[in-house]
Amino acid sequence: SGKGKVVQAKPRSAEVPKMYTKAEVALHNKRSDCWLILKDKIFDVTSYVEEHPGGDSILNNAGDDSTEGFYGPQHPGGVFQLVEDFYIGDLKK
Ligand code: HEM
Repeated sequence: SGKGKVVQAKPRSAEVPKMYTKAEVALHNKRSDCWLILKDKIFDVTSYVEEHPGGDSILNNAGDDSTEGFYGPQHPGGVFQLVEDFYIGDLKK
């Protein structure tokens, strides 16, 4: 009959983004621990700082919103794919 049947919810923990406040992101503002906010998503680019073809400019807004610079003309199209590797969560607003 289907009566009383338990509908198993799909586990969705992997799909739910971890949320970080701006204050939390701001703690990661240096070369050895660098998070960036790009369009309200959070990226831990620490391991990429030394690889960055644009040098230390990646640290200009470390621990803060780097959206404007990131979408500037200096970046080839491929970076928008590349940066996904560093995605760790979303900005809590
Ligand atoms: C995960 C990937 C990357 C991230 C998160 C990133 C981030 C940034 C940020 C935040 C800036 C500073 C923009 C500003 O404040 O005005 C910057 C500048 C720059 N980036 Fe990237 N970048 C990435 C990959 C790349 C790649 C692949 C290239 C080149 C092939 C590149 C070339 C540059 C150049 C030339 C600049 C300007 C340097 C300067 O003005 O001194 N970036 N990038």
